[in-house]
Amino acid sequence: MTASHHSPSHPAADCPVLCVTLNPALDLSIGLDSLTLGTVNRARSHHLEAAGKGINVARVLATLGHPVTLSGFLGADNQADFTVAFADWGLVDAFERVAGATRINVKLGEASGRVTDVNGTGMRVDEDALARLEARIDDWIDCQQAEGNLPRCAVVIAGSLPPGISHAQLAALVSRVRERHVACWLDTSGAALEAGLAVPPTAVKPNEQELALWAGEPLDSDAARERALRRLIDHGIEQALISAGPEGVLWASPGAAMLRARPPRMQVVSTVCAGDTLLAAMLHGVLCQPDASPEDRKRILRHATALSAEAVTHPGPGNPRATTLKTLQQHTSIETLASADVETAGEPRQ
Ligand SMILES: O=P(O)(O)OC[C@H]1O[C@](O)(CO)[C@@H](O)[C@@H]1O
Repeated sequence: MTASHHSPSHPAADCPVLCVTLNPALDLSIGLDSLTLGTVNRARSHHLEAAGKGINVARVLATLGHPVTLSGFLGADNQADFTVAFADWGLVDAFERVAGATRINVKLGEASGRVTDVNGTGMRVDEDALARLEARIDDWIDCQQAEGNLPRCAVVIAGSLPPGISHAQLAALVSRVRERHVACWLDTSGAALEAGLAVPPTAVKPNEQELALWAGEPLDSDAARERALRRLIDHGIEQALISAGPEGVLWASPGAAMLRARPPRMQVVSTVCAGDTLLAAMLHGVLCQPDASPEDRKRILRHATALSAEAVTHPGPGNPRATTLKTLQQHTSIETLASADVETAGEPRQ
């Protein structure tokens, strides 16, 4: 194998990303021995951090070396909790400010690794704020075009919709990006995902439950999952991912073999940011290696799956600089589904 097989065609520094979080949150992570409903529970630890799907994705991408801009809607009343973190994480803040305080999402994590999420609704966003956000997205794309960064850049739209933003308006944001021939990676759920999928976006990463609604059948077997992925590809999606927790990740793209990655068994501390980490690392791989060979594709998926496994060992998104990442990659197996060709890096075949 030549060295060029390993080196990405574009350094991450040349692949800027705009991460749009329409409904960000402060994540209040509370550690408990175990949670008992209807009684007074005593916390072992607590931690408050700027979060929301697009922000978590942005943190991982920035650590991987991408220039990252954030946008979406941020409450003016508690913005300092976010702006201090953005500066620390090296993220450019292009959030639209709206009246009120950004929601707090509570994550109750038990010693067993089980997490109970209580997510807030979010601030109401009006038409004017949406129009200002659209202008910010247009400006970012204009700037990438002027700097010659197309098509090596992408827009991520991730998370739930705040009150006041409809599914149709989300779909219009996806179209707006696609009309400019910029990649749009969409990560949302329920009716918003269905509306966004109709456009279609460039890439999606639903879990099995989220995609089941669109697929119209439960995705509880490999055959059903593969059918759903093929339908996404036929529908015009270029990167279709299904994340199935410890069962691993499935990845399909037009004209490429469908792959499945299985992470090693992990001691889980918090699964909260595993999906955001997976999306970020996959986007990193695809942006930096647009002409990936079959072997490159396996490496991209292995890295993203291992990083998302790393993410479950602590609260917050995965750390691309973690010293454990190399071993996690060695213990992540990659299977080519079409030809049932199973291969595990670093471990002899049985
Ligand atoms: O926008 P949603 O769907 O409520 O999800 C927000 C939650 O998802 C996460 O980004 C994890 O994926 C949390 O940080 C956040 O609390």
